[in-house]
Amino acid sequence: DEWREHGAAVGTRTETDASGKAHTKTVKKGVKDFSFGRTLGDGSYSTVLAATDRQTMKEYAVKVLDKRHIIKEKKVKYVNIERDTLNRLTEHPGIVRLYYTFQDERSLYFVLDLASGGELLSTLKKMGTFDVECTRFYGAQILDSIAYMHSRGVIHRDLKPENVLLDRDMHTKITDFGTAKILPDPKPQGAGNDMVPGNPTDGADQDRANSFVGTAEYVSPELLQRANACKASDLWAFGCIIYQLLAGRPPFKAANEYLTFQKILNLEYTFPDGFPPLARDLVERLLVLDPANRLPVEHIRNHPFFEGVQWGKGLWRQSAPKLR
Ligand SMILES: O=C(O)C[C@H](Cc1nc2cc(Cl)cc(Cl)c2[nH]1)c1ccc(Cl)cc1
Repeated sequence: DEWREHGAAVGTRTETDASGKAHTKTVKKGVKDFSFGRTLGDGSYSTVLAATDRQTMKEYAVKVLDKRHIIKEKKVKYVNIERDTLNRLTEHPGIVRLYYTFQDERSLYFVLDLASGGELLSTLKKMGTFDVECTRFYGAQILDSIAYMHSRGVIHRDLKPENVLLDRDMHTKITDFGTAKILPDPKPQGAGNDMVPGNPTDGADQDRANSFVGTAEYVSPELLQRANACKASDLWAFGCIIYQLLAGRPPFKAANEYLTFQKILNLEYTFPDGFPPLARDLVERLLVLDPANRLPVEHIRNHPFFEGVQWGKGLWRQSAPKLR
């Protein structure tokens, strides 16, 4: 009988004392409840290990962060943002699910979905490029997850093929919410491009919102011009991802970050010969400098490139197309 409370699922255990009286204790999962296996990945602030829950034998990915390092590098805020964001995004198949968080004297632990298919980027590198059918399927799943995130007032701010994982059925799971932005309530309606209002009190937060930019190749022009992230910033990155799946490389890539930023601000990119025309039209409506003029989610869903896609539950039940 487990229940979820603030993202930390707690269990209860009943013990009987010497006189045979039963005592029910509420226990939080801890390191001892898991047997750790191979390292799945190493980040600058975390290591992700495969782990099995000793009681249920279920497999998870456990992200372990060193407390001292987190504090020294002033990343405490990011860790708590990641936990709070993941606790908000619990009802969607396209988002990595957070089951438990706990800590011991040295580390912090996120117990997450195990996405055994690895990163979408690795699969793309193996294939070179995706065909239209695969791009449509993976693009639709990523868009569906972005729509859900935005409906829950979360902007990811660092969407890229490395942050799209694949599960055992080759379905997508978006991860890495440490740099996400949670929009202030009231719960935002629909897929508007509301800019993130910065009020004077959250100066530090405001500053953080400005100081953070995502990964060079996917960062939107507004973020480079020190505006705030907005939902449309994720749709810019989505446009870059669609382009990259079909072309095998991102639209804006130069010898260094500064030159990449210049290309973005000058909208300096071209389509390779043979780039599918419907996909080209969609990308051209997303890679727009003014975030207010970018295609919003609902219009992307209805774009001809996604003609025939079954949105909603069907999208997540169907089997992934064969990568060829
Ligand atoms: O148990 C919870 O959910 C709340 C704690 C909050 C929390 N305790 C912390 C201690 C340190 Cl040293 C650093 C951070 Cl970022 C800390 N965040 C926590 C524990 C683990 C993780 Cl991964 C996130 C937050």
